[in-house]
Amino acid sequence: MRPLPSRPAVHAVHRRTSPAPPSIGGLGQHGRVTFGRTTTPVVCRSVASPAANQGAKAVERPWKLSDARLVLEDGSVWNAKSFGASGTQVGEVVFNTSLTGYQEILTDPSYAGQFVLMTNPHIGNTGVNSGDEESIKCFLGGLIIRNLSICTSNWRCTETLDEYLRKRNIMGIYDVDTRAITRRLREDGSLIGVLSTDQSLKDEELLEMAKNWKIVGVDLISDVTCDAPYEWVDKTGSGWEFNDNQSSETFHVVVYDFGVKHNILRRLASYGCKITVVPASWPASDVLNLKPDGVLFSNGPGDPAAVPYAVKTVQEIVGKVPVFGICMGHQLIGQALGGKTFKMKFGHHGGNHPVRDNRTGRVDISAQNHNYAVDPESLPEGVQVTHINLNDQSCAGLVFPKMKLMSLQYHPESSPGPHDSDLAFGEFVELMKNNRL
Ligand SMILES: NC(=O)CC[C@H](N)C(=O)O
Repeated sequence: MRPLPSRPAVHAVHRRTSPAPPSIGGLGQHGRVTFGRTTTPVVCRSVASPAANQGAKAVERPWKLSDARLVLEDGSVWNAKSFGASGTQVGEVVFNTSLTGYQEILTDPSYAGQFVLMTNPHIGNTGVNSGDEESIKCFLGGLIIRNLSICTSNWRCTETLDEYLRKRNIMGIYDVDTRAITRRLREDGSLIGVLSTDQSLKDEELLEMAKNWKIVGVDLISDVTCDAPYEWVDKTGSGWEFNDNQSSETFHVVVYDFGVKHNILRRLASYGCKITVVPASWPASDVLNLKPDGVLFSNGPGDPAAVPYAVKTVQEIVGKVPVFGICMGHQLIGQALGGKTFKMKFGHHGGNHPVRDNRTGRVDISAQNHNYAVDPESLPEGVQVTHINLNDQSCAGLVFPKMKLMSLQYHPESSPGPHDSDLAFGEFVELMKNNRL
């Protein structure tokens, strides 16, 4: 790996030691293969065809050559350059359309088992900082980007993205045609892939790994949840707070940690809640014994149908105290009510999804990250679909007044993303307040 120069802590411009690769538009190092079903030249090859870089190693070049491959389960091989950790890693490739917030995305536990491909072609320019972490570590499989910024410049920056990923043992690749991969995922749906910097592994071996790996039906929550209950007190920092309409009353909220993002906890704390976080497998009876004002079921990775223990817990709590489900929490509530969840073609990942609140007609631009959704037709009578994703009309939110229940398929805490839906935390506080009366 490239050694990096030592650098001051902030206001720093970090330069990587290798000169900038001729990245944008530089297709010269890639094979150009025309696939049967499209006439567009794509910058990848199929497993059977030789690597475009073969023989190039003998020539001294002032820029880094492709040293990594992404092999997708459809047999396509994408040459790329590595950053962060090296090795071999398997995961499901999803694309994220957020323009900013790569650090929050990297630390969102809901990406466990997935490679995040950023459609924004320029990543890394603000580096990383200690304040933008959404969990204690990166759980995702790896990061796929078009162009890695050659320098970082931001007053909060403490580290480059390359250093950060390397320390956390997360693989990254750049100089790969992210637009072509995104188009493929949009056409064919999410694909399993293998990232590798290991030249001793043949394309065929990586393809086998991709084909033999499964994410559907796997419990990923148990890998990301906390080990023991804890109290959370941090609010949104005063410099970042944007909403002063918060409750003067205090409500005790128990949060089920299915992979909770810290900004959910910060927003609840800012709304005046006292917060106890419990592990995913914590018994419902112990939670109810705490006599909380409300329970929040958090976001989390993977297939909601693969965690029946969590569905059972939700069933035991719903109807007894006000509840709020976010993303995975929303899907588990859907299942707990007897509804069905299904896997979407390529999911929703980004900070620019329009969502309409059917009760008011208000449209929010929302942050989203999910591959599964609740089938509204499968829900029992009395459950109302409150929110619709306007891109594909899928179910984005529910209420069940009889059960004092509300849930959203997207992320009112954003981080990253627009703050439009922050009001949902206020709605949850109202639900708890009305339950006290
Ligand atoms: N952000 C989340 O909670 C993701 C929910 C679920 N894992 C999905 O992909 O649909």
